[in-house]
Amino acid sequence: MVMENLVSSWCTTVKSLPQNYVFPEDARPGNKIVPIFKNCPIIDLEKAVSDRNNAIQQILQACQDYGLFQVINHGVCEDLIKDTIGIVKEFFNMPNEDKASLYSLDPQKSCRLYTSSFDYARESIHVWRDVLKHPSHPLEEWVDSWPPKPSKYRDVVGKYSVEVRNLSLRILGMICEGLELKPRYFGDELTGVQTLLSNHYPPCPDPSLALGISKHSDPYIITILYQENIGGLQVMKDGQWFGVEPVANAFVVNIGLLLKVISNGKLESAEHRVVTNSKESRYTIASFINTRSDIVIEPAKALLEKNDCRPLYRAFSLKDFQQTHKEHRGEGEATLEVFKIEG
Ligand SMILES: O=C(O)CCC(=O)C(=O)O
Ligand SMILES: [Fe+2]
Repeated sequence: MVMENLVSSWCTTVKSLPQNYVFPEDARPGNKIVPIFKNCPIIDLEKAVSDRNNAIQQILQACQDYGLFQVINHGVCEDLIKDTIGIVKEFFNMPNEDKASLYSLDPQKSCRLYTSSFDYARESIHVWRDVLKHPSHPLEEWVDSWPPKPSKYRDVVGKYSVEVRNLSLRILGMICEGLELKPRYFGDELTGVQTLLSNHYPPCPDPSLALGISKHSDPYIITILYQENIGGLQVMKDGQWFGVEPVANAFVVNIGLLLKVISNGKLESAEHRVVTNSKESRYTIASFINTRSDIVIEPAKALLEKNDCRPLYRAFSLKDFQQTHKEHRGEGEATLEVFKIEG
């Protein structure tokens, strides 16, 4: 049965890393010690209530310097986060027969359980993770396609998706103000699609040779990631990898490639990857905010006018972007290069 491809189905039966999980030398983590990302901005959103301008400046600076930051006191209920990560763990740990109906190799299937990256059949090296992915907005439209088990999945994950959506829109509202765009610039066209992606990285026999996810930038607007208390996420800065330390009850916020384009390159999109560990399973929940599929993406005109600058990227459709991104195997900068205007 193909479901046996799931890393969690067979990883406890192997002592060494299978050859098709071994990354080439220039892409594997190796035994190098990766320093902690000590400068990772941690933004207290409670303080944004009394001093909004200061918080906006912090967010904007973090987006310009790194394309990644963490938020604390963000208003998403702690118990809800705990319940959600708990239910995600429960899901991945259910017997295979309870998950079989969701398993699919078809990237077009809206709610699916799969392993490695989106196209297992065509990739030469697999990454060490299992994934559950489904749309999560508008909730009523999608909730019936979500896993029926564990029995509380739809209820808990539904509440979580709504709260995380509100948080994303709040952060985007602050970015919007910081960029001096019109209020609610990030309206339904730019934020109408939301996807929830839960990752399970089982203990790996050789973390120096494998990756949980290879180097990429998220090809969306913004990502809100919960990584609980086990590290593994690394971010690239000035050609070096840094570990993004888990902070209790924090979310990691990533600027996506599309927001980099809309901001005409003012905001960075962080390149990141995930390394594995040999001791314990790591579970994370990523919420991606994406544009509607029918729109044209381009540097915000108001931003160009205000700053009297020329656009760095030409306008493109989401479909074109996704195709190009696939052709460049998820390499963010290479993808954006295609849409750059020579100048
Ligand atoms: O699991 C993580 O720490 C990061 C996940 C991620 O980068 C992604 O799903 O795009
Ligand atoms: Fe990512």
